[in-house]
Amino acid sequence: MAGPGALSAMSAGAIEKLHVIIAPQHWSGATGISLSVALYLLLVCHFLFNRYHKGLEKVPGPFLNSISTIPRIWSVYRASSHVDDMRLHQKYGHIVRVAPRIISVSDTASVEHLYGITTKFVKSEFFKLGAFTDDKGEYIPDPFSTQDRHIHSRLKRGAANAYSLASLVKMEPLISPVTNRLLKLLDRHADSGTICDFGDVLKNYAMDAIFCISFGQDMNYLEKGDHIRLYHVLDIFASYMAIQFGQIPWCHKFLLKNPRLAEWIAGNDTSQLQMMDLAIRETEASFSKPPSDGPETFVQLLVNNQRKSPTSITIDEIHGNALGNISAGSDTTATALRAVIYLLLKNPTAYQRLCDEVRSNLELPVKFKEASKLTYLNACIKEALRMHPPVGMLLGRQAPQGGEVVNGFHIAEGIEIGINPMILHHDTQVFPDPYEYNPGRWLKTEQNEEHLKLMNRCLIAFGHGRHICSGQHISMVEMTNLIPTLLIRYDLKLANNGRNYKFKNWWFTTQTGLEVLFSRR
Ligand code: HEM
Repeated sequence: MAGPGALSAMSAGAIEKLHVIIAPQHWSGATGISLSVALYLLLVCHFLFNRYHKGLEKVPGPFLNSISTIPRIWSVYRASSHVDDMRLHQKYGHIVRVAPRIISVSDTASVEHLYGITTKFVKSEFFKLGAFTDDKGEYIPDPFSTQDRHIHSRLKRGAANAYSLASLVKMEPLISPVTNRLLKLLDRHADSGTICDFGDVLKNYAMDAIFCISFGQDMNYLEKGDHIRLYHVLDIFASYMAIQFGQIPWCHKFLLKNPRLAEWIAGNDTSQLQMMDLAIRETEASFSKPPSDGPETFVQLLVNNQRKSPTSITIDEIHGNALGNISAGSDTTATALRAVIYLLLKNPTAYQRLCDEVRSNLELPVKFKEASKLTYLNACIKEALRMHPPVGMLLGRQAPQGGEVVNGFHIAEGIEIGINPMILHHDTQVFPDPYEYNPGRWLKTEQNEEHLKLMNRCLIAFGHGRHICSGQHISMVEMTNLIPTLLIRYDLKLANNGRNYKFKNWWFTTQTGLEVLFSRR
């Protein structure tokens, strides 16, 4: 067998032969030139194919973006593609070709066209990465990842009552133990005068809360941190979804689709298995449990639906929905909560006005039913979702069979097109002075009724229409409950002389550096 010593034993002639085989300088000059020309021509053909693909050359945009995906990948990789895209929209107008096969739109009329209930556009391939598989590797359909309209409608119908506001208001007591644990933790910071990394705390709070709503029990992230390494998986997933899968989907089969590579990247991670195990156990327990007097969990409601109509939702789909809650509903809610708190603490007048409203109208423990009536609280939540939507890249759709005209341009079948909430939310026609934090813009007056309707239509932090976020009421109940709770119990101040927080935009606009000082009132 040839080992490392074998090379030294090779004859000088054999080495010379090997050298001839691998060394390019031994190619004849003519072969080298032909190869270079062929490569060059191939590249030119590729660029031309991209540029003129399906007649997209008429859609305005930078030349480089129309011939190659590289500028787009670079922009997304730097985690601030919304800034680049905003500049492109300012230069080219409401419709821009941001990559050879990706179109960004920013006009208000396209909201209904692309996302309305009767839209012909379907979700782009991008969402497929969010899919869960069972232990045999079979796809478990869930509303987030499926591109099939019939499956999507059935899944939405099968879980509609569990996601309804009425059910979630009943589930509110399920998150009380989590809120109490959070308050104990914040009391410790208040009593010791230490700075709290509130961004991290909110992430753990949102994780425990969504577990409690879904399963009636949580993993105690607030006290134990990321002990099942779920964040590790979700973080890999977020950047991969935005960069590799989102911009160069064909790479997927060589990357995370390869189970060995996926296993290597995720390390010895058991968080998915632990979550699946919990979902299976809770579903089974819900089948055997008699209905209790306490609030029903999300899984229990779905199990009841299955009992009443076995074809409405399968057991696997119950698991898919419950697991989807964890991945779609923890970081997004935490991001929204961070934005609400940060913007308030940066704007003392708004902070004081909200404190006055909640302190004179509510008492602990806060109930969603009362808190949701407070107009300034609602306005502060909407303004934070407008300025810092937790999803900050295109809500991608695929043009339907035969293509479709959008904003005066024919978009060929299969081309990805979408609106970025971050960009629409900064449209000066809809939101004058869009970079100003102004919760008051959401308050109703006699003069602004029509304009408010337009603003509400263009607030797409939760999406719009057919695929509007299933969990929006879960997040709204959590936010509407927690923010007044904090303001009633504490005075809050940004630490480090009000240092700004930072955020990365890899589809999810996750912030870091929200450091807060709490003092008891
Ligand atoms: C502030 C918090 C949240 C924000 C900003 C948010 C944002 C979004 C957005 C923008 C979409 C639409 C994607 C599209 O149209 O392409 C979406 C869809 C979805 N979200 Fe959320 N989300 C939040 C919380 C949650 C929670 C708590 C859950 C579940 C517990 C959840 C579950 C889902 C699901 C299942 C979908 C897919 C809906 C469909 O396609 O029909 N989200 N979310």
